[in-house]
Parts: sequence; C-alpha cells; structure tokens
Amino acid sequence: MNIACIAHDKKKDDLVQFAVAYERILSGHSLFATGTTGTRIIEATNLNMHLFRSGPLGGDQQIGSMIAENKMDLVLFFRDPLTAQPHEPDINALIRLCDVYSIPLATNMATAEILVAALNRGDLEWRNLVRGGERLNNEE
Ligand SMILES: O=C(CO)COP(=O)(O)O
Repeated sequence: MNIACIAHDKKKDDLVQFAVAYERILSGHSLFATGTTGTRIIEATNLNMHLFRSGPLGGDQQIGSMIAENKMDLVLFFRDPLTAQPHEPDINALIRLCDVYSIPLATNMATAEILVAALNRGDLEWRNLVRGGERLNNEE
C-alpha cells in the first residue's frame, strides 16, 4: 500500500511517536510524506519515505495529485485544528480529494490507530483491486 504521512507543526511529535510505535507495520508499505514531517520521521525511525515538498510549498498538493491518479491508499494527516495555516486551501483540497476518491483518511491519532490496525488485518486489500482495475483500464 502507498501511505501518506503529514502533520502540522504542533502535531509532528504525535505523528513521530505514532510512526515509532507502528514502525513494524509501516515498514511493510511504501511511505510518502510532506518534507518536514517526513524528515522528522526518518530521523526517529529506520523507515524509508519518499519526501515531497513541505506542505506550505506544495507538498499537500503533490500528495493530492497522487490521490487523483489513484496512487495513494491511505492518508495519515494529523491536523492542528487550533492554528491557522497559510496554505489552508491546499489542506482542504487534499481532504476533499480523499472524499472524492474514497481514500481512508485519519486526521488524528485515534483514527490513525484504527486505520493502521485495519491495514495490518488486511482490511484495505480492496485498494489493490481498485488499483488493479485502474491499471487494466489504462492498458486498454
Ligand atoms: O503543512 C503541512 C500539511 O498541511 C505539513 O508540511 P510539512 O511536513 O512540510 O511541515
């Protein structure tokens, strides 16, 4: 599965802790992150991640682009609901695309725990079917 990891500044410690706690599960997947979040996770774990730009510089949009291309299977986006963000439109666009394409999205640690447990159980295997179908359609 392709998994995106994103956290606003006041939630980065939470996501780093989360990545440490679930490193074993996450290591079995392809990980993507916005620049600063991913750098923090790489420093704290042995996980490999593809780093996009920092969120305010277009990283959210780059992940949104992967969603639009049916290349992202799960989004862990620890949002800070108490701080205004300069790139609010990008954040809303990313969340909107998750809803457009029915991509599982966790915006806080409690939901992320549930989704990662589901991922580990195989509950997200339907994404392989969706992506497989997409590939076949493109090949026709
Ligand atoms: O701003 C972000 C998400 O909206 C996260 O970006 P960084 O990981 O680069 O801080």
